[in-house]
Order: sequence, then C-alpha cells, then structure tokens
Amino acid sequence: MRVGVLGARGKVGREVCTAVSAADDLTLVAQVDVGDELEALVEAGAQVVVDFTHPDAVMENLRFCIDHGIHAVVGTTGFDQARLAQLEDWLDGSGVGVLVAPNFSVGAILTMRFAAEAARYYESVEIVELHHPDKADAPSGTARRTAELVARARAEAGLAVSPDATSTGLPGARGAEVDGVRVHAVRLRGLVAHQEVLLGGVGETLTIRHDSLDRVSFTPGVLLALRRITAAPGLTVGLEAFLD
Ligand SMILES: NC(=O)C1=CN([C@@H]2O[C@H](COP(=O)(O)OP(=O)(O)OC[C@H]3O[C@@H](n4cnc5c(N)ncnc54)[C@H](OP(=O)(O)O)[C@@H]3O)[C@@H](O)[C@H]2O)C=CC1
Ligand SMILES: O=C(O)C1=N[C@H](C(=O)O)C[C@H](O)C1
Repeated sequence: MRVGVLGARGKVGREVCTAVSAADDLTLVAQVDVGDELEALVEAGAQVVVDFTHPDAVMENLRFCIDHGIHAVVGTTGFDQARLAQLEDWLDGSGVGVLVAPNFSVGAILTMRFAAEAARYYESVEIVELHHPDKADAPSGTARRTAELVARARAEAGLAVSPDATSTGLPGARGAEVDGVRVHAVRLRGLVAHQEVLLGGVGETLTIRHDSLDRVSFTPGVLLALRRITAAPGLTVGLEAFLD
C-alpha cells in the first residue's frame, strides 16, 4: 500500500515515516509538511494518508484527501462533534475511509476502556492530562474522549455529576468541563504524553495512569490503522474499532 504522511517533519510524523519505511507491506511515497503542496500526494499515487499536523490544518487536508479518493488515518487532535459531522458529510457516498483516533497507543486506549468501566462505581471522577509545552490544544484529544466515555458510563448508571462544594475560586482552578467531567491540563518541559483518571468513593480512590514515554508508542497503532482503513469506508472514531 502506498502511504503519504502529512506533518512528515513533525515529532510524530517523523516516527511514522520511519515505521512505514520499515514495514514490508507499506511504501512511503510522499512526505508533506508546511510549504509543500498537497498535490504531491496525488502525484505520488498515495492510497492512504497519515495526518499528524495541527488542529488548524487538518480539516483542509482531509477535504483534499476525500475529494481525491485517498483514505486517511488521522492522529491530529482538535475534533469536536461539529467537525466529525462535517467529515461524515464529506465522506457520504465517497467510498473513502477516514479514521480519527485521539490516541494510537495501546495503553491510552486501555486507559479509556478501564476508566469507562470503573466510572459507574465511583461518586467522583476527574481527569488530569500532562503534556510537553509545545502542544497546541488543551485539554488533549485523549482527555476529551476519556471524559466523554466516562460521562456516558456515569449517565447510563444513573449517577449525578461529581460532588463539588466550590463556591469561590480563581478562574481555571477547577479545570475545564467536558460533559460534566472536570479535566485539568498540565504543560511541562520534559513530559511527552500522560494521563491520570482519578476516581473517588467513600473511603477509597482509584487512579488509572498511562504514560507515553516515547512517540514510538503511537506507531504500531498507526500501522494497524493503515492496514485496516481501506476496508472501512466512512468515518471511524477511535482505534479501538480496529482492535480485536
Ligand atoms: N492521536 C495520537 O495518538 C497523537 C496525536 N498527536 C497529535 O498530532 C498532532 C501533531 O503532533 P506533533 O507531531 O507533536 O506536532 P509537531 O508540531 O511536532 O508536528 C506537526 C507537523 O505538521 C506540520 N504542519 C502544520 N500544518 C501543516 C499542514 N497544513 N500541512 C502539512 N504539515 C503541516 C508542522 O510544521 P510547523 O512546525 O512548521 O508548523 C510540523 O512539522 C497534534 O494535534 C497532536 O495533538 C500527537 C501524538 C499522538
Ligand atoms: O500532542 C501530543 O503530544 C499528543 N496529542 C494527543 C492528544 O491530544 O490526546 C495524543 C497524545 O496525548 C499526545
């Protein structure tokens, strides 16, 4: 399969290029970054594109790919319901497959699954995500998705919002709210990508923590998605859809 990488000179894009080049069944045919033309993907005959660029750039990139019949595996964050609906509209009847995955590491996917499983048993839950300071978006795509999954599990279990008696405080001190779940974002030099889901009940707490210590943690998931996406037309959200 002929693969193009968008954001090829970026931190994750570089690792993806290395991993695709090393795979016997994949051929890296285009490496596109800022200043390069998207047409290079078509000229190189790319069948699938991997996008690790920027939340401000990803929608235009995907519009181009869909218009040119190129499947896409998307790691770039910044997706909300409106963006996903727009993608579904563009994809309708195109036969093209697009995967949008907030996180490609197996540990992060398991963290989300475990958090959703645990959510129904605890009165309180908050999420802390910790990343390198060069990150554009806050909270992280992974934290947003985790909060959505936790909120859905709590609603299905009939739980109310987590208790919080705060009546005075500085703006931001209690984090952002995603579907009623508090999410806190830390930016610190030295970090890569980390997340804690804190759950609390009477007399006990449970902490589910995941650490990506190196960006190679994302590449096996990207390769898996590349091998599956051509058989999955339309929009898929979350790599878990492709995991056994
Ligand atoms: N889903 C997942 O598992 C993961 C997702 N991410 C997400 O992926 C994205 C990229 O992360 P990261 O690699 O750390 O970021 P980087 O800034 O290191 O890399 C992004 C690269 O894309 C380039 N770029 C920006 N706009 C365009 C464009 N329009 N066309 C082509 N290239 C472009 C940037 O160029 P320049 O620097 O000149 O702007 C840069 O080289 C982020 O949204 C991040 O949150 C990150 C890790 C894992
Ligand atoms: O920007 C990053 O680095 C990461 N972004 C993704 C996110 O926003 O969830 C995935 C991972 O956390 C690394």
